[in-house]
Amino acid sequence: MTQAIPDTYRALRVLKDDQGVRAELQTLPLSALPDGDVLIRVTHSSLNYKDGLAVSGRPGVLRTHPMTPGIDLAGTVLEDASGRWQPGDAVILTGWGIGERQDGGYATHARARPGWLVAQPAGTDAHWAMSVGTAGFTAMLAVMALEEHGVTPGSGEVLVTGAAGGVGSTAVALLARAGHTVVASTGRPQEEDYLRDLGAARIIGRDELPALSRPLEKERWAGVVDTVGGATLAGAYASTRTHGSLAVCGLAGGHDLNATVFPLILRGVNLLGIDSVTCPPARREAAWARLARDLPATRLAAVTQTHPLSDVPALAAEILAGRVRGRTVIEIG
Ligand SMILES: C=CC(=O)SCCNC(=O)CCNC(=O)[C@H](O)C(C)(C)COP(=O)(O)OP(=O)(O)OC[C@H]1O[C@@H](n2cnc3c(N)ncnc32)[C@H](O)[C@@H]1OP(=O)(O)O
Repeated sequence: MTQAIPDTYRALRVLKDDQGVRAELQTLPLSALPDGDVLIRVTHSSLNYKDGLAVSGRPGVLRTHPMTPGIDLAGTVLEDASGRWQPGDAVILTGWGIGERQDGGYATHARARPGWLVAQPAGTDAHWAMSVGTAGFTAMLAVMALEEHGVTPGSGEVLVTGAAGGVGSTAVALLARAGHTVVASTGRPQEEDYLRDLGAARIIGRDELPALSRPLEKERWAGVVDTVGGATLAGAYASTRTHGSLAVCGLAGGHDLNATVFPLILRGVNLLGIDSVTCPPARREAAWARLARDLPATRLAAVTQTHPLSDVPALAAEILAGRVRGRTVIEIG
């Protein structure tokens, strides 16, 4: 059934003035939405670490103010001036700068370019899409990159850093589902049972990973999904086995990479960059199809909590404090 197009919409806006940065719920005219041929009725978004930074007013994510944060969304098309999408189509949008450069998912309505959207895979719904969200999509791209570079089940242990977080949890589940032996590194040892339930074979504390001391460390990992960066990545890179691969997708622990070329030229190690924001459309569709196959809603239920939009400011502080486990779906009223 075609839904009516309203005159106004509700959004969580991050404002900046001489009193500082703050987030508040506002009602705005629909004309306040940014340009974009497709108008979407947003039903779900999610909470990622970057959203935590944006909503809390930390620098580096929002490029301008005021802005609606939310780096991903799922919902239904209301109209598309380009004709590519039909009213009623269920769509997913992650990346492309939403919630950073352009208004994002923490609103009842959004506008986007037709080419940014992915159709919701058959048999899934918007809640599932956002329980995967940017974090799960990024994890899927990382796992695909490892596989394309020769990391196969049986090749050896695959390390996931930041394993209890959103990207890490989904990476553990996807790798275990594909038959890999997963070693989960976490700063939250109390999450051992949770990580084992996701399929981790072994859990190690964040401080058990050797920081880089020599250009080449003992060979340990057939593959690595790294969300931490910094010294953790440098140590994992120096400990990756000959012809092993690292998929690098985050900087939770720092953006430096203090390393040498030796793992590249003496062990043929592949250092692979993952950027889910600008991922091309065909690869997006392939990743979402695989997510629908390998991470059904039943599998994600244990990883996911659901909250209303009004909870986002409090949740933002929680995710920055490292107290949010797995994935958080935001229901847009
Ligand atoms: C959500 C994914 C994206 O945003 S991808 C978009 C494009 N990529 C980027 O923008 C790169 C920058 N983004 C990031 O770095 C992300 O924030 C992320 C990929 C690192 C993680 O996002 P996520 O939503 O999964 O964050 P969580 O808060 O759920 O989990 C973070 C994980 O890292 C641990 N951690 C935090 N600080 C440190 C530290 N100083 N050293 C080591 N580890 C750290 C944190 O505790 C979580 O893991 P845990 O198992 O609890 O240790």
